[in-house]
Amino acid sequence: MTQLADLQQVIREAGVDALWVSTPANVQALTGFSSGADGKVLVGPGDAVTLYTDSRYTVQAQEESRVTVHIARPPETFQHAADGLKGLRVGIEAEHLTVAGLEDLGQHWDAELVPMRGLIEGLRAIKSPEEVQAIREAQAVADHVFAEVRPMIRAGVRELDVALELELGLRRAGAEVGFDVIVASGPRGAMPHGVASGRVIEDGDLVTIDFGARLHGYHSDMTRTLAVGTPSDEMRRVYGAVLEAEEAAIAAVKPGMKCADLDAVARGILERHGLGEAFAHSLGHGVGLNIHEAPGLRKTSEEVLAAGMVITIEPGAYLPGVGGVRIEDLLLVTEDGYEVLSLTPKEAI
Ligand SMILES: CSCC[C@H](N)C(=O)N1CCC[C@H]1C(=O)N[C@@H](C)C(=O)O
Repeated sequence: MTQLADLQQVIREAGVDALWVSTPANVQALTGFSSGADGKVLVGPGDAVTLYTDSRYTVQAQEESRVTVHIARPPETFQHAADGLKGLRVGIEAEHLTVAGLEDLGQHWDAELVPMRGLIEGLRAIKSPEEVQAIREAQAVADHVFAEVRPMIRAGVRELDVALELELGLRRAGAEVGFDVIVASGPRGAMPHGVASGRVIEDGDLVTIDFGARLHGYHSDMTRTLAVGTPSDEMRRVYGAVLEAEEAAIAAVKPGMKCADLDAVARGILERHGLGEAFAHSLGHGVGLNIHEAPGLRKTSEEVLAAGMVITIEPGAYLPGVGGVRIEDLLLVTEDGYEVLSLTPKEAI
């Protein structure tokens, strides 16, 4: 949960008098209100914090919100907020507010609208103990479901049916499906986001499975690549290289480590194996209310790891027309290094 006091300090440092929050995960982080459908927050001026939502969510907002709730629909929402904003500088979330949303605010507010990026996202990157617990529980559900479904992953079974069983398992355990389940077998493994298709798994395939639970609003994320029968020597070599990259990157996780440097650890190993071009995405990302959030573990990142961050380490190698491998773990960055939260074993290939 993002501390409002921290945000108020960040707002002051950013040189604005108030902040209009419209990104659903940021609204939830600040207030506890979990409906992504209609929730906006005005933080400031001063200590005032108001959640705006409409009358479909009156009861839910009363139950969930830690801040004052005002039930209204636009344009009344904007008119209500306008009263305290005359002549002030109000930050808006440049990465989320639409052009139409900006026009609406401009019409109703006699205030200077200041586009800002990543203010709340930066605070959200460090998880509270309660948030870590929610993610830990989400990952434990995913580990359990994976173990239940593992025996059915064999030749003759459709990718879709594997995905369906994973989804059912998550639902039965009281979790939601965190994102579209990726089951990419054989040549489809060359697609990093190869969501499950009707393809029937064949003997000799590698099968990449990437899925996560969402529990109490928080996500888990894990990928395993499994062998069905005996894969080709080439794909076994690729698997070994990706595993080496993953293990080296995990071992390098500690507070103070630059995210770009961590990406370079894995990328360097894959380059030495001739797979630099085949590593078609970033090394990992933060996980929380969103499946992808700060920090970004990529070449161009300027972020630095800190204790309390929950991140993925997920190098991969993708060979079009041949197949692919990805191995992903979910980690908590701790004061003295890391803790791996995803406990599903990696099978020998
Ligand atoms: C659609 S959610 C996918 C979750 C998955 N574990 C994941 O984050 N993946 C799969 C392969 C690449 C990676 C990803 O999407 N990374 C993003 C952050 C990137 O831009 O590299």
